[in-house]
Amino acid sequence: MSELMIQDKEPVKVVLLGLDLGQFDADRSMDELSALCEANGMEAVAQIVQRRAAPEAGTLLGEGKLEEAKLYCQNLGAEAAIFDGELSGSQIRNLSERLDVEVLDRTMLILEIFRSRAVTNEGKVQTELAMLRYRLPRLQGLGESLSRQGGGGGGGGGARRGAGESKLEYDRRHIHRRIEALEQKLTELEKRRGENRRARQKAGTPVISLVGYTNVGKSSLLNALCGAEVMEADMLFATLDPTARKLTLPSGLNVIAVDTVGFVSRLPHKLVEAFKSTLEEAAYSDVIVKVADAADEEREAQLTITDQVLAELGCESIPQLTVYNKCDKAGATPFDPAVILTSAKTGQGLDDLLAALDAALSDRVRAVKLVLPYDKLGLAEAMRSRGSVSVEDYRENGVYFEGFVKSSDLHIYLPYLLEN
Ligand SMILES: Nc1nc2c(ncn2[C@@H]2O[C@H](COP(=O)(O)OP(=O)(O)OP(=O)(O)O)[C@@H](O)[C@H]2O)c(=O)[nH]1
Ligand SMILES: [Mg+2]
Repeated sequence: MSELMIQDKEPVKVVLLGLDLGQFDADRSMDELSALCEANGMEAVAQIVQRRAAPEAGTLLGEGKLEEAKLYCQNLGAEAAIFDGELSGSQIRNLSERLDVEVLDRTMLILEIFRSRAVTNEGKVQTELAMLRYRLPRLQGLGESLSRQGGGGGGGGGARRGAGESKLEYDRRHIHRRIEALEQKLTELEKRRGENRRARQKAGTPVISLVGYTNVGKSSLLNALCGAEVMEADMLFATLDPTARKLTLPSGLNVIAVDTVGFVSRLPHKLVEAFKSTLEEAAYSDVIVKVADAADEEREAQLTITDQVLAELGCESIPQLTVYNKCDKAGATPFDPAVILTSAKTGQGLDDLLAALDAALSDRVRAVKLVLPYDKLGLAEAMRSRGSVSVEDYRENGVYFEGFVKSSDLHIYLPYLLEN
């Protein structure tokens, strides 16, 4: 990976390059690119956006803009230029030749953030894999781009190269082998995670998952709801691995709340693919909470992206709630009354969200009051593990329980129910 992306140093100065073909909001995209740089320990010292009807062959940007960009790089001491989009190997080479600095693209930044933030084994393997797969077809351009940095980077370990094998061939072979090893490891890890999930399903505890665009406050909400710590940071992609936490709803029902990795606009499709497994948790949950930033004018557009990804994961039939978080920041904009307004910061609306979760789960679980005869106390254990118990009272004819059971388990308890 690039030497430029080392986190705990002075921020590396970079110049941002954009091409506005009128297909999306280029200004917003550049702001996001700038935030991506910051999250990568880089500082964007200049932005150059060219509006054109069509990209320039080979370099995307026209001659004049490239000249301008080169001057910026030289005068501001930038070590790299970052293009707001995907570049091919030859485009990387052409641009780095013209600008005389290392050239990276938006996807590489996102991948690097993913890689450096991944916590679990699976997250680490997935992110490295996605990065290698992205780099492989661009190796030549990247190699030449890196060598612009005064021969740094590279890191192929020339000594182990076979006779007559070029550095490029060596790197390719090495990456292919690494990819194979990682794929194998990932398969094993996925199998294990599937087993964990099945164990959780068997335990019967309902699962809710928080999904949405990056930085909308999913982790903060989870912290506010569960009162413990999940990493939260004003940085894109603070969460890269689903984090499961226990949450007790006002009804007394225990659920598992799962935090997921945030989406980003124009996330290349194959990236969504690569990180699906972290989002797959959503596909196995009983309720999905879609979180958006109340203060962000793009919130509806972001929710549309969220819906698309959820649809791709086959989540349409799962009950969903929509939450506008950060309502402490928002102006009095009109909104759909079905939307729940929350603030993880002030605590506003958290009760509404909890109540809505209870309501959404009410058809999956049933509140029960029952008396189990002393010879049926084994069922109490099942009730504790598969549902939840809020009141337990030892009486003459058995033990009185109040709590919840899964609707699908209700038949087991029917003979002992006191009321419905
Ligand atoms: N004003 C305000 N800020 C909030 C609120 N909730 C979260 N934030 C801030 O928003 C930033 C992002 O919060 P996170 O909880 O990390 O966001 P996330 O959705 O988990 O982001 P990813 O993990 O990147 O997907 C942090 O700086 C939070 O302090 C809120 O209700 N009000
Ligand atoms: Mg998070």
